Amino acid sequence: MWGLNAKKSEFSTNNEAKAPAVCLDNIAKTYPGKVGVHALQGVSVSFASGTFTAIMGPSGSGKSTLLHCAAGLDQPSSGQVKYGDIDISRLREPKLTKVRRERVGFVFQSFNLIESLNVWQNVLLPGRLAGRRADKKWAREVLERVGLKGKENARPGELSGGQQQRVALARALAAKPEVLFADEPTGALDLRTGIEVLRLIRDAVDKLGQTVIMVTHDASAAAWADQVLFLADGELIGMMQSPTAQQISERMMELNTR
Ligand SMILES: Nc1ncnc2c1ncn2[C@@H]1O[C@H](COP(=O)(O)OP(=O)(O)OP(=O)(O)O)[C@@H](O)[C@H]1O
Repeated sequence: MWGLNAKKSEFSTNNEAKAPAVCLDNIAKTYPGKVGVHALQGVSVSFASGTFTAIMGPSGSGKSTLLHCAAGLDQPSSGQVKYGDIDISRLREPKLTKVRRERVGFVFQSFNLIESLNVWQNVLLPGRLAGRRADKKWAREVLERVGLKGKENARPGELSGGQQQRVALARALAAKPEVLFADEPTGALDLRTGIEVLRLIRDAVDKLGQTVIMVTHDASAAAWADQVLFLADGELIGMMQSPTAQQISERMMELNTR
């Protein structure tokens, strides 16, 4: 069953057939300073393997912080982040990097492409770093589907922002990570390319069984997900399963006027 557990802010995207790929248990994140910022508090959620989850919420509600903590790029101040049996919030380098390389892909707003490598080399890099044999056929298909066929030899600096974002997505998907974290992956794209990118993410979930966790401000992008989680003031305050863009927009309007 999908749904909200009894404890406040404790959500599960599990159904009976699917084990969790990522579990956050009572995560809090406080940024130090004169007045400490409580970016996340009491967040418990598990993301079922082979599902697509969108995370939405007003600006400053903690979406990126949640994504960074879940991806092992930032450490929560308290609480656990588990990938299967591994508690990554307790791992130190180089073990943490190893787990990330083997299991996780990222598409962030800053694309982090390597300028000295061309598009093709950038796309194959994560698999190489993880010591996996490249599936070049899949990498070619991914590049074609994000509309970058013919750009394999270009350097990132020769591409537009939207094209660079698509290289970052192709790079993440080509490595077939178990879990893909995406922060606004369609933010810089025109409508048509954005839809193709979402279709590709959907296929990665439905055909390859990947787990995708995506932060977005766009209700129509979120409507491609299996479920949408809503954050406000650092707390998870709701979940919708298979909502329409209209339903998501209405919920966001409520949150923005809280
Ligand atoms: N490195 C940091 N140092 C101090 N405060 C931070 C830091 N990063 C984020 N914050 C604060 O934590 C809170 C949550 O930020 P976060 O970026 O996670 O929100 P968000 O929902 O992703 O916002 P947006 O939609 O605007 O990108 C905000 O109040 C933000 O100012």
